[in-house]
Formats: sequence, structure tokens, C-alpha cells
Amino acid sequence: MDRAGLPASVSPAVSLRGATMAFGDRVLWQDLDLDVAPGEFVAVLGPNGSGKSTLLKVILGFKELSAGTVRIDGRAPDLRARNVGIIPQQKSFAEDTPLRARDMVALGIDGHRWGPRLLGRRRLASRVDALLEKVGASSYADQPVGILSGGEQQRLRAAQALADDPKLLLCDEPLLSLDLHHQRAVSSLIHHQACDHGAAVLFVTHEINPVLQYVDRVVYLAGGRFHIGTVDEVMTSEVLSDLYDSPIEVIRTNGRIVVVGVPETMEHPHGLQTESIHESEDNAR
Ligand SMILES: Nc1ncnc2c1ncn2[C@@H]1O[C@H](COP(=O)(O)OP(=O)(O)OP(=O)(O)O)[C@@H](O)[C@H]1O
Repeated sequence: MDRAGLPASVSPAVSLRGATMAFGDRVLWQDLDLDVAPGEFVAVLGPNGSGKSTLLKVILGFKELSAGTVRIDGRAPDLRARNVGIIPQQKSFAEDTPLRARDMVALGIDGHRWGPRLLGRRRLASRVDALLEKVGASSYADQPVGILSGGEQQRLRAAQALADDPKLLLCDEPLLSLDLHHQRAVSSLIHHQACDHGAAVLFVTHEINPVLQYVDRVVYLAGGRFHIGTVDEVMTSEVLSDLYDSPIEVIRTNGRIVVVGVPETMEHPHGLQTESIHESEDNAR
């Protein structure tokens, strides 16, 4: 194993070295070393504002590190890179968005290409139909996306991200708004992309239980620090109490993990609580 957690013979899909992200004197995480292997499913956990989405944005090339390096398949992040699927954090479409559900999924296949489509119209349509079926969206395939519920829209985002057979899949709370049945369908699809198609998966979530059976490693971010390891290594009372700097109890029951005692909000060095930062961001939009 190297220091970032992979056997030396495996070439990482994502590699971070000494990665540090700070805004002024507010450090989200620092000196993060992480290699994610093809086919590996990594859950990224942590409280609001700990820098989970920011980590995905760095890997995508949307944000630059304050220090350290990030490599995607050995290269610098490139926003135009093919083979990267993204399930973004949920935001609703405006009601009058002029796009049908099936068009949104099709954009995942040919939306980023200029010129003639690589797939013929019939093959494109049948691939889109198969994806819609897998996420349970066939019944609303021809509906405008703007009138769909949050969970229905979220299932389309998952189908779109998987449409082009990505080798790197970045998921930002992909199960948000989904009922239990569709949580299972979408997390199993993402797992399938990892284990059968060799995609490296980074899966940001507040709730590890729906994906517990799929997770190879956890990156837990909290209070400007992090801990990386298997579920058994990270999800312990000792590790979480250390990260939160407060007594936490991790209980395993009926194949689930229950974390008791997480502080309701974590104070940040600039004195604001995460909740109020997000509120003021939303108000500013
Ligand atoms: N450009 C910026 N300048 C200052 N602070 C920023 C900037 N971008 C992000 N932040 C702050 O960094 C923190 C981490 O944001 P991020 O969205 O990564 O958190 P998160 O862990 O994904 O949280 P959540 O669980 O609420 O989605 C937030 O408190 C945010 O306000």
C-alpha cells in the first residue's frame, strides 16, 4: 500500500497529494493524500460546510486547491474531460424549463459533443429508454422536467450521469429526496458502474446506511480535519469523537450504523455556523 491507501501496482483514477483547501484563515481540509482506484466506491461524509462538495469541485476542475496537487487519470482536472459523470447537488428546475425528461437523459450521452451524434437516433433512443427504466422514470419520460417532483428530477440526474459510461462518477448527495425504493435502485446502479464498468466513485452523503454494503472506503471531513479508511476503521466512537472534538457514540445495530451525539452545528473559525452561511448564500441568489 502507498500512503494514500492503494496497492502500488494500481494506477489511481483520482490522486490528491498534500491537498489543502482554505478560504482566508478558514481551512476546510489540509494535507489530504488520497488515491481512488478504478472500481472503488468512496463515501465522503461530514457535517454541513466541512468541504465535501468543494472536494468534488476540485476534482472536477471547478475550484483550485490552495496547496497540493490533484490528478485525474494522471492529468490535471479538465472541465471538458469525457468519461466523467456528475450527479450535482439537488437544485430544482424552473417550472417552465423547456426540456422533457428523456431529453435531459440524452444530454448525458451527446450533450457535450458538437457536430454529428455518435449514436444513431434509434440507438440513442433505446439507450435513453433503458436508463429511464433503470431509474424508474419511464412513466414520465415525456413530461417537462420543471413539473416533476424533487425525487423524480433526482432520478433523471442519476440516469444522465450514467448515460455515457463514465469512468469517474462524482455524486453530490444523489439520494436526496428519494424514497427507500428509489434510493436502493439509484445506489445499486452507481455500484454497478463501479464494480462492472470500473468507475471510480466519490459519493458525498450525510447518510451512509443506504450505501453501506457498497462502500470500500470513507473520507470523513470535520472541523478542518479528516480521517480516511474502511468503514470499520473510520466509523468508530474513537475516530468521530476525535474529529468532532466532542464525545460521539457509534452504534452498530441490525446492519446499520447509528451515530449519536454529533453536535448540531459546528462553529467555523470565522464565527458563523454552516446553516446560516448557506441561508445567506441562498438569499443572495
Ligand atoms: N469562494 C468561497 N469563499 C469563501 N467560503 C467558501 C467559498 N466556497 C465555499 N466556501 C465555504 O466552504 C464551506 C464548505 O462548502 P461545501 O459546499 O464544500 O460544504 P459541504 O461539506 O458540501 O456542506 P453541505 O453538507 O452543507 O452540502 C462552506 O461553509 C462554504 O461557505
